[in-house]
Amino acid sequence: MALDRAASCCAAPLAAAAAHFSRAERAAMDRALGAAARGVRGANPLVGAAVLAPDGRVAVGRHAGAGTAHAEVVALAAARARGFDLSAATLLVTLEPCAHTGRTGPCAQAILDAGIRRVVCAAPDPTALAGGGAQRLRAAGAEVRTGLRAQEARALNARWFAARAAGRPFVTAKIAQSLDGRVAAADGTSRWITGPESRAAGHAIRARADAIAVGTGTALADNPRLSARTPDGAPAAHQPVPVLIGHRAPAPDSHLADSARLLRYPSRDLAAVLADLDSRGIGHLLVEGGPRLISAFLRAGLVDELAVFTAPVLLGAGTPALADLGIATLSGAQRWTPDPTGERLGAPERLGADTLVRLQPSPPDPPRHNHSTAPHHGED
Ligand SMILES: NC(=O)C1=CN([C@@H]2O[C@H](COP(=O)(O)OP(=O)(O)OC[C@H]3O[C@@H](n4cnc5c(N)ncnc54)[C@H](OP(=O)(O)O)[C@@H]3O)[C@@H](O)[C@H]2O)C=CC1
Ligand SMILES: Nc1c(N[C@@H]2O[C@H](COP(=O)(O)O)[C@@H](O)[C@H]2O)[nH]c(=O)[nH]c1=O
Repeated sequence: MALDRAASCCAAPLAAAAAHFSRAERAAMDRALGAAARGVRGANPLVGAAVLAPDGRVAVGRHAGAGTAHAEVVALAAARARGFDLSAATLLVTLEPCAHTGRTGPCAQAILDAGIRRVVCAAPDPTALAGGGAQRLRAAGAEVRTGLRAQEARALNARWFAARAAGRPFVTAKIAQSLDGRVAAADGTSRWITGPESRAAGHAIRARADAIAVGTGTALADNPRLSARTPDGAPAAHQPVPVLIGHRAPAPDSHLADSARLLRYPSRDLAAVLADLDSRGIGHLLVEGGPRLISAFLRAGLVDELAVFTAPVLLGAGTPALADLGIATLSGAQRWTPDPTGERLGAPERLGADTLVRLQPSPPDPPRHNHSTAPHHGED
């Protein structure tokens, strides 16, 4: 329903507004997209904004993660700090400004309050909660054009949009493996395969996730705390909700059994688990393992981001990082591609002796056409 509403609100202006973007507006939107790409994935989409002054100067901002100021607000503050005349400026944003009050206020109102009269947004916001910003701006008399770099903006958040449309959290799966793809040695020992820098990066993901899930196999083997901690062991400011999935009960007196916040799902129905987490306001779920639970998520196409930490450690035997994915032949392989976002724009990260690769599902192959008659959805 939400998608229909947003699509109908923005589809017509998209077509009507085609080809009415100046070179300076295109360049400013590219800078907004570049800023968005350097954000962090999670409960919120990646969003960037740029304020284009009449003299051609550009002030850029991006959303730095859940709970922080939205991109428009950051860009407006940067423009104010540089003395831009906002009443004569154009705001370009990669996603339709929100119209709701969440952890921060509605951006559509912040834009109006700043005196901005002209807005260009790349992609509509398909979420029921946040959508409607373009309408609100127009109703207040602002000029709103949409569709500039729409494809790029949609591609940037394709998995996030898909998760929202399905009514489930954005799912990150984390694997900490040896060079030969094992997550535990033959005797079950697994602490630690990866080094301290990797583990600190893993805790940074925990600290921005709303919830962190393991299967009962991991709970029983590892007695994990599932807390987010700084490198010196202190608790991080934000703690994810621990989640346990599977029929078996955690051991009495284990960390998870003792946790008052534990959400326990004696189930293997991952879609139902995710729907319930969504209903509890969990926007970003980190699945830490183990292999059977992550593999079930992968088989169901429910992983939006894979964070794979690989240590230069050989085990030769032990627990493989993944269980059966139901793939019988190479043509059925799941293909993943580096996520070209974040501070390193998709480059692998060296963490001490380890390597971190962040991946997203490869988009399906485009349908083959005999003639190039596919309609062009670009802005010009
Ligand atoms: N290095 C690393 O990154 C990590 C390593 N590990 C290691 O992995 C090992 C444990 O792995 P593993 O045994 O695979 O444990 P898992 O944590 O994957 O738990 C498996 C259990 O998950 C439950 N489950 C819930 N939903 C599903 C589903 N849809 N499909 C299948 N199972 C589901 C089942 O529980 P039930 O039978 O109760 O219904 C199943 O037995 C340990 O040695 C641990 O140290 C674990 C995490 C991370
Ligand atoms: N072995 C292994 C990891 N294992 C993960 O960490 C969990 C323990 O969490 P906690 O009790 O909160 O410290 C464990 O159950 C498993 O999910 N993580 C890594 O970054 N590197 C590693 O080598």
